[in-house]
Amino acid sequence: MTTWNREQEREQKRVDEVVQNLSQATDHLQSHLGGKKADVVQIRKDFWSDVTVNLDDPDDAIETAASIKQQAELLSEIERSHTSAEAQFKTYEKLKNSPYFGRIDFKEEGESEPEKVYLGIASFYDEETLTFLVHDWRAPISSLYYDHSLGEAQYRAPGGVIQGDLDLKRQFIIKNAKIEGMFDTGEAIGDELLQQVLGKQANTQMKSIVATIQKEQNAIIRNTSSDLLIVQGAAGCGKTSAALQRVAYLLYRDRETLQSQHVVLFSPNNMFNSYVANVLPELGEENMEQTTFQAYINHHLADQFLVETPFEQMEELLSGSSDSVRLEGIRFKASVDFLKAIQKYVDQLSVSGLMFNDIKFREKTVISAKQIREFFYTLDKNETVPYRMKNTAHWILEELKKAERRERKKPWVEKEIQLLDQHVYTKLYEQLQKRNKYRDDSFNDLASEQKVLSAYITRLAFKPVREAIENFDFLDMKGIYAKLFQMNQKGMTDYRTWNEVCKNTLYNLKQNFLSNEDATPFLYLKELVIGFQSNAAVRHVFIDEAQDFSPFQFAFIQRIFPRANLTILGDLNQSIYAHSSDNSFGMLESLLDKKNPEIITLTRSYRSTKEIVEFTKSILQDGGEIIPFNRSGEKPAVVKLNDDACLIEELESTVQKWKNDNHDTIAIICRTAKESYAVYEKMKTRLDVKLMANENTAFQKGTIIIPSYLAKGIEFDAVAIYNASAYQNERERKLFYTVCTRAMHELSVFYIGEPCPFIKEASKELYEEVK
Ligand SMILES: Nc1ncnc2c1ncn2[C@@H]1O[C@H](COP(=O)(O)OP(=O)(O)OP(=O)(O)O)[C@@H](O)[C@H]1O
Repeated sequence: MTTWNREQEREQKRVDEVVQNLSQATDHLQSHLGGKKADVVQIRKDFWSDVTVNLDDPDDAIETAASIKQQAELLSEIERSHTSAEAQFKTYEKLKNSPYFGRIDFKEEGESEPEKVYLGIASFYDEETLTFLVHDWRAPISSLYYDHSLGEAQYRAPGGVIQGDLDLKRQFIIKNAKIEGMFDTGEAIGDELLQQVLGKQANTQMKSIVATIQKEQNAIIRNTSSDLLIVQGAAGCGKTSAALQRVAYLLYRDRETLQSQHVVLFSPNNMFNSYVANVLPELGEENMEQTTFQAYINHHLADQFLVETPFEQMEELLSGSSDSVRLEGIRFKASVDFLKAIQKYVDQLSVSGLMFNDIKFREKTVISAKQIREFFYTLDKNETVPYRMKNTAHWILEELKKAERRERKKPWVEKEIQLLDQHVYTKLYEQLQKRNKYRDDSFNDLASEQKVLSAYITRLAFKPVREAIENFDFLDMKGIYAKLFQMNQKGMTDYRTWNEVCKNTLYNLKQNFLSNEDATPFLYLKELVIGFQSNAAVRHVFIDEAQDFSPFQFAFIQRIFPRANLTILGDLNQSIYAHSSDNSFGMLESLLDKKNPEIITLTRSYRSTKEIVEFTKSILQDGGEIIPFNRSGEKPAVVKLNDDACLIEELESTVQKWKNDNHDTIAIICRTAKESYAVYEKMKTRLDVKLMANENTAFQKGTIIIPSYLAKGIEFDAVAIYNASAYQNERERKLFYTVCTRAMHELSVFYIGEPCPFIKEASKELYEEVK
């Protein structure tokens, strides 16, 4: 037996011991959990028998309230402890299968023996020996594993920096409590394990990368010094992965104060949300709040407008039915210039120009727009617009109360009383009786009865009006926004184009259609006028695929979450929307006024084989910075076909071959949803294919047909680009790059006639030409 084999045996023995300890711990937890559950059930059952309810006099009532409070606290304490024991049980169950993935031997300065530290997804403490059998990968000492090669090393502990020597670094692949692979490495994280991990098949759920986090990724994950962390990184360099492990790290580090609901992730679409939803639970953490910017917009505007989604906008732009005016409009409406123009406009509105709607009840004006305007502008101009607007709403509500009282005597109220449902009548009576208004069994006092009923009827009838006022519907927001398009704007130097943009915008508003480019500025303006509905509880906001956010949207998010640190991750080479921030993320530092902003650039790409990365980076005009991870595969194929029928034929045989090669996730990426539908119709009789043309479809295994813009952020074992000839416009270079970079192991690009110019520019050595 070699020394290495003996070492492996020793390590397996340790795994066995740890797993045995874990089994004891889970047995213990299970009985404890059973007991806790029984306690909860019992307390719930006995809740009222264990409290003495006595409301005879005020002292007794206070005592009763205290007794209920005590009982409720006891119950919630037991429930809390049950939930945390349950979470620990689940984590230990995971550790039983694979207790750890790494080991480091670290000799602290001044110590004679190195400490052996085993790293897993969570820590496991042995009460008997009072030692950690497994250290959490997020513990301070664990950073040594990610950051250092053998030799001198140090890590930052709560009490200061600890110096020492790293004597050993070992990686394990453990499955079902058996060591399947074990490597010693001098590198920060050796390539061997990474090779194995990256060579595997893609999944419909993203995986955690804790065993193989790279040093530069670790710097993102553990960054706690900046309130604004910007990560620019090539396709496949692990931005999303780093973001998710960072959430897990923060939840661990600040576990006393930070809960998953204090962390929000903005992602590009719902499909992506479901793709990443498993990473944190896999690491034993609860998922953060996941959302999309569009969901926020819809929540606030979809009642009032038909709101265009970014995908609908994209589809229109790609189909070529939009003109250059729209493109100009999109760019301008997403720009800092327009943001500033809106801020300035609100300053002017503070003095004059706000527009209001008449408040009507039963088609008659109760409070006119003029009255509201006059009231608003009599308020102290030193106060902010939102503050005055809230005062105005308050005043309107008071005026409304008067109008409501006047209304009670009107004939329509009497009519409504006659029609009052018996059931409502009885309910009303019971309520009144409860309030001790009547002592007898009926509304025996006719006048009072009439009073109560008419008050009830008018209150009910005024309810929608009151709600509309609470919603600030008395503001003519459409009119206020429209006025912006009746003025000249700096930043739009071409007046003819600007006039066209104005004309189109006003037309859309009239139709109650809010185009995608108008939605954010419209809402921003509205919130500047009525006050932002901010959420101060959220402490960390992550924005993935941030290149698709406009400066406007960043400014917006900053306002909604005023206390949150921002982690912004994106790749400017994947800016696919017309409004995208394609220049640089640098402007964010001045736009978002945050402490210690930091920009980290990632250049090493892990997703795709070396051959695919070399090819895809040649699509870019400036892709030189991207470094592929050293994993080899076939060169991408660029396949020329005579017509669509041949293309479908060839596509079928390519996909079939990939299936035979056991690729589980195969994507046929089309340029648009329209094209995706057409290809699906042609392919569905030939192959088992699924159409994913809508962001609400869950990501599925097998062969899928998907439009370009929905494929962003996700990855597939093999990718076929359907008809690359269609990507002709220079604007679509980045879109083409984005779709090609979705491939992990295989990439085939099909075209009819002429390939797109970006392929023509690539060196022929980088791909296999098939004619
Ligand atoms: N350190 C790592 N260890 C193992 N796998 C990694 C590592 N970093 C990245 N990967 C893998 O590389 C692939 C790409 O990662 P990810 O999706 O996070 O990249 P990205 O930068 O967000 O990509 P894109 O911008 O193209 O959407 C994933 O399969 C991920 O698991």
